[in-house]
Amino acid sequence: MVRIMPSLLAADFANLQSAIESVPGADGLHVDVMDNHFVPNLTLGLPVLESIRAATPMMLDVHLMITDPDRWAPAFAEAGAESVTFHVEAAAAPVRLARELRARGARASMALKPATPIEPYADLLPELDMVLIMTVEPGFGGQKFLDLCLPKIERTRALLDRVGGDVWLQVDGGVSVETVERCAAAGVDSFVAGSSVFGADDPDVMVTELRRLALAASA
Ligand SMILES: O=C(CO)[C@H](O)[C@H](O)COP(=O)(O)O
Ligand SMILES: [Fe+2]
Repeated sequence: MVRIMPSLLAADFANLQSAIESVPGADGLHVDVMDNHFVPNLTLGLPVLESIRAATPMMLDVHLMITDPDRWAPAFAEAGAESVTFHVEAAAAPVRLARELRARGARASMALKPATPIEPYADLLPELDMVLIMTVEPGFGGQKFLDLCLPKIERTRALLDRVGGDVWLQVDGGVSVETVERCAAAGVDSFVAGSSVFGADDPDVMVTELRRLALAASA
């Protein structure tokens, strides 16, 4: 199973509706929330997420790059996001937070920056529905994929296989036709792609192409 989730960060924020409609074949829409504290960039918050929710039945995959996810993440679940990702570097109580997200009907997901190891968080995995391994430093779209993240992706895949269940493994940052196969071969099943999708002549064709390459390369 492979999921392709275009990141609206690379879309025209004045034309989100048409961006959403340009990727009908996607498995979900990735929404990047940045607070200019956890990362040096500012994007959108709850009101915009609520408008996106009202505009589409597609799965909403919210990626919170904010300093206080313990306080804010549950509200994104209540606003109708099917998946809410918090950064473990920012969460004060990740187990409690994951349980609060699940209690609100959302998938609970934990993100790691490129230099954050997975091993200290291995015991948290049964509390989660997805692990997001950042393959760029969070904050901006259009950055170059960091190959140094691949060993961590492989180690995370091995840990998830040991835990069992249906915990998704996602990558975000620099995912394109150049890099998607390496990620799939390392065990990734969920791919965020911003500039490669919305920078393509036909975003939906790119979604199909990324899925084809990932499926072919999946272990
Ligand atoms: O979380 C993010 C940045 O922090 C974005 O989701 C990510 O960068 C997607 O953009 P691109 O595919 O262009 O790298
Ligand atoms: Fe993201």
